[in-house]
Amino acid sequence: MWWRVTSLSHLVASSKPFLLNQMRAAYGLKIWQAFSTEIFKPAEGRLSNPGRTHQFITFVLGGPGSGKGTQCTRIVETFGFTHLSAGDLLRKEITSNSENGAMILNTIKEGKIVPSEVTVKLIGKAIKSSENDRFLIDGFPRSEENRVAYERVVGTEPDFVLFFDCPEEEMVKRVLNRNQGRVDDNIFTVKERLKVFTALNLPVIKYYSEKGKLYKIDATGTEDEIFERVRPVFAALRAKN
Ligand SMILES: Nc1ncnc2c1ncn2[C@@H]1O[C@H](COP(=O)(O)OP(=O)(O)O)[C@@H](O)[C@H]1O
Ligand SMILES: O=c1ccn([C@@H]2O[C@H](COP(=O)(O)OP(=O)(O)O)[C@@H](O)[C@H]2O)c(=O)[nH]1
Ligand SMILES: [Mg+2]
Repeated sequence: MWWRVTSLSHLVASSKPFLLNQMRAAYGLKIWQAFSTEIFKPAEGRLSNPGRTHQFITFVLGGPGSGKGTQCTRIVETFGFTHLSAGDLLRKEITSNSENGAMILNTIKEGKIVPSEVTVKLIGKAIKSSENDRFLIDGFPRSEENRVAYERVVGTEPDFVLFFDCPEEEMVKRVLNRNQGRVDDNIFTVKERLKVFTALNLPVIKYYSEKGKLYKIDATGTEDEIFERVRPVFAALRAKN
């Protein structure tokens, strides 16, 4: 499959030859330095609050139940990012009786994707109202249309993209055991969500892989084991900035 990383480096899924060459030269611990030199440059953003020159944006992607939210919590605790879950922002809209609440609820129940303008607006508002300049945007963009809409509004690409790669069987098991009272945590919706993930979200992951921005994490094992795969990525970032 296109997102499988090369045997050279199990760390980065990238098709950028210069990046791979750098990693070849720097194989071992120095991979992190080479990698961070290329991609850990904070982007200028139109959403910046006055006085701020840039924000560091990480998209966190993966199928339903792959552990995005769980690992984001760990990253926040250790590295001081602000966690913006697109799903949580949408669920808040439902409970706050906003004009889009009913539409969002139906879309989530069906396992489909909420129109980009709604989600991008919520994410933009959350970024603007935060004092932080480092964000994990969890569960977005879910489609190429989402991605393009975000870039149009925000004016930048993310600095890098984490992808939690998890077998479908494991994702289904986790979702069905999630026990948070979510309307979409049932076998019918999760099956639909997996189809939507393959059809619409994998192309986004492929896009960032081809841009050399994708960082693939094996999302099997315990939460601790997975976080030990995530930790070096952010440790390298902290060392750099
Ligand atoms: N490594 C893991 N092993 C087993 N269960 C996990 C693991 N990581 C997360 N979970 C559990 O799986 C469910 C889905 O995790 P979550 O972080 O909500 O995933 P996502 O946000 O990708 O849907 C939650 O109940 C969570 O506690
Ligand atoms: O950018 C987004 C994020 C979420 N959703 C909707 O919200 C649901 C739940 O998303 P969430 O990220 O909370 O689910 P998770 O992957 O964490 O299980 C998705 O299936 C979609 O219906 C959406 O439409 N756009
Ligand atoms: Mg989640």
